[in-house]
Amino acid sequence: MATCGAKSEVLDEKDDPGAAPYGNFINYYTFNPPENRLSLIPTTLIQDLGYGIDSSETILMLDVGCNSGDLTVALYRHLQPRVLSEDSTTPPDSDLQLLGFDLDETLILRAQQTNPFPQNISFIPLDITEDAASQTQLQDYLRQHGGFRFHLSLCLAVTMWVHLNHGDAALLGLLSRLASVSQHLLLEAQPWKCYRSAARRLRKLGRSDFDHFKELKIRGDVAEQASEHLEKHCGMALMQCFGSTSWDRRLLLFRRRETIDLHLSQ
Ligand SMILES: C[S@@+](CC[C@H](N)C(=O)[O-])C[C@H]1O[C@@H](n2cnc3c(N)ncnc32)[C@H](O)[C@@H]1O
Repeated sequence: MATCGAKSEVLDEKDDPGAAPYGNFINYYTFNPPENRLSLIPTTLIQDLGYGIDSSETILMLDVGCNSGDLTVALYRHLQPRVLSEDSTTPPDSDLQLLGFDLDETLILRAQQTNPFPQNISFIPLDITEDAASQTQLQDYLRQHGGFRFHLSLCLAVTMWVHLNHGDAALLGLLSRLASVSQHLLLEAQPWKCYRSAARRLRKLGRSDFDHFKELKIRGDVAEQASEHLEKHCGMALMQCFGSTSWDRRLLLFRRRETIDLHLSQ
């Protein structure tokens, strides 16, 4: 598997985000501004993946655990073929449609209220671990937009929260679910040291450890194990690593292996 260099993570006290059991921090983007990830993602990503060449094609994107939508909207602007300035509310020319969801309804309300492109970006409350509900809602969105899968799904800084709160099976289930609805998947899995910090922050508040923390069998290099699951069990192939954020997190891009690849590897 391709890997990329990692800088060590040193967080000052002022960067301490406080405790939020699902990572549903209300001020997440004040300590992890969108630029941290945007600077690693090429603006031409959609075209590089071979989409948007035929202008009549609708490109569908999914943002899992979008928090208050700041990164979602910034990415939407970032990936437009034509540059959209930060304060632009003019609808873009291209037909890029994006669905962002989060389990925190207050964050989603904020995302909806500040959404500059309601024609193109939708925000809905949804818990990805609720299998039936999430299956139905994602399929409904795809159907409404005439798609079978999302062209590009983003799962950024969410895996640890599903893993800590629901255990190993839920983490693998999340990856399998995303692989099944995505042509391409951009994954940022938190490294193990973040798990320890998250548990420590909750303990400081007098809360008990996350239910599954001590029993997790997937530990250590979580990104590596997530990649292995996607590649061995979900028909995905790692295409590229866009580098590491200053928080020592790799941004990994996967693509669905086409039938022809599957035959060749057998
Ligand atoms: C650390 S924030 C990351 C936000 C955004 N993806 C980013 O990278 O900027 C994690 C988000 O995942 C959401 N989340 C955690 N578990 C979830 C679940 N089971 N279903 C949907 N969202 C979830 C949290 O509410 C939180 O807003």
